[in-house]
Amino acid sequence: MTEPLLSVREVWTTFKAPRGKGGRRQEIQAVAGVDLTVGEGETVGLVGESGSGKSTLARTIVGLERARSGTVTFAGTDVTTGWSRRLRRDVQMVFQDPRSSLNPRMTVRDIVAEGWRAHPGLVRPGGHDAEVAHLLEQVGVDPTLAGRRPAELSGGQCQRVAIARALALRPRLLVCDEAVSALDVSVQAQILALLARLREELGLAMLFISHDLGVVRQLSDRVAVMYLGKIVETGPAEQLYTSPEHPYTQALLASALELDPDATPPTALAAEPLETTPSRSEDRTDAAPSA
Ligand SMILES: Nc1ncnc2c1ncn2[C@@H]1O[C@H](COP(=O)(O)OP(=O)(O)OP(=O)(O)O)[C@@H](O)[C@H]1O
Repeated sequence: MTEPLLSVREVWTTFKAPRGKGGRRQEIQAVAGVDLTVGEGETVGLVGESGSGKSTLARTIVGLERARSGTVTFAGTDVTTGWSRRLRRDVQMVFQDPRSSLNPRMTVRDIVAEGWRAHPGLVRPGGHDAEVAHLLEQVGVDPTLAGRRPAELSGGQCQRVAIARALALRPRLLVCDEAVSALDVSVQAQILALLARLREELGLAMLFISHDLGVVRQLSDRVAVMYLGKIVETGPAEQLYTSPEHPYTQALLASALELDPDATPPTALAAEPLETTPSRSEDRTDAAPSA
């Protein structure tokens, strides 16, 4: 059997809790002995309610938090205590709030190209602007917007720019942490369709984190359910949604349906309406005023 691209084994990540009444400091076990794999080109969804440890696990994988124990292996290399510059480029993150994850003072062009400063070999000499335009087209942003700043774009456009910035480094794995949660529902569908298309075109693997079960189902080959720092169930997406085994998964699915009784989570992705121009519906529903 081939090695998975990403392999997480028995990983624990803990934080010091604030001092309690007796002045004793307890530990928060945010990630408590997690095993997880993501294969080359595979999309693994990670679901769980707020506080279950999803973000901490993602941050531990990419090295933003230090695991107390366990191992993280990427492409056969142990990266638990640090990533080489070369491997680091292979894993990119897309965060929840597209506005705050982009530098408000930078133009779209500079944001997308930022990573090339550390990896100049990724872009042909003199090919910089053409490559930025290509990346913007790839994520459905009109390249004529390259001179704008984040405040002059809609939330959906900002998230597309954040995805273009990640793609500029030609990653093999994209870690999306609540990447569509801050967006209007119609824009969510567009970004999900974009991610699905990019995955097909580029053979990208994804770790797709969300508290929203419907969203995770749309994109994932496999789904892992996290509860109190542990993965309580993992399985192929359809199987997990139609016959969940763990009581927590069952409760999570039941409460999602209770919140929206008419919603059977969609199984097909909405068509991606726009390829190269900013979306009118984004402009209507999600636009920020021009600065
Ligand atoms: N830097 C930190 N210091 C102390 N505790 C933290 C820190 N980061 C996270 N935690 C705690 O770790 C636990 C897991 O948090 P985490 O953010 O990973 O969960 P989550 O499932 O991603 O939830 P959410 O979607 O709300 O962010 C929570 O109890 C949280 O309060």
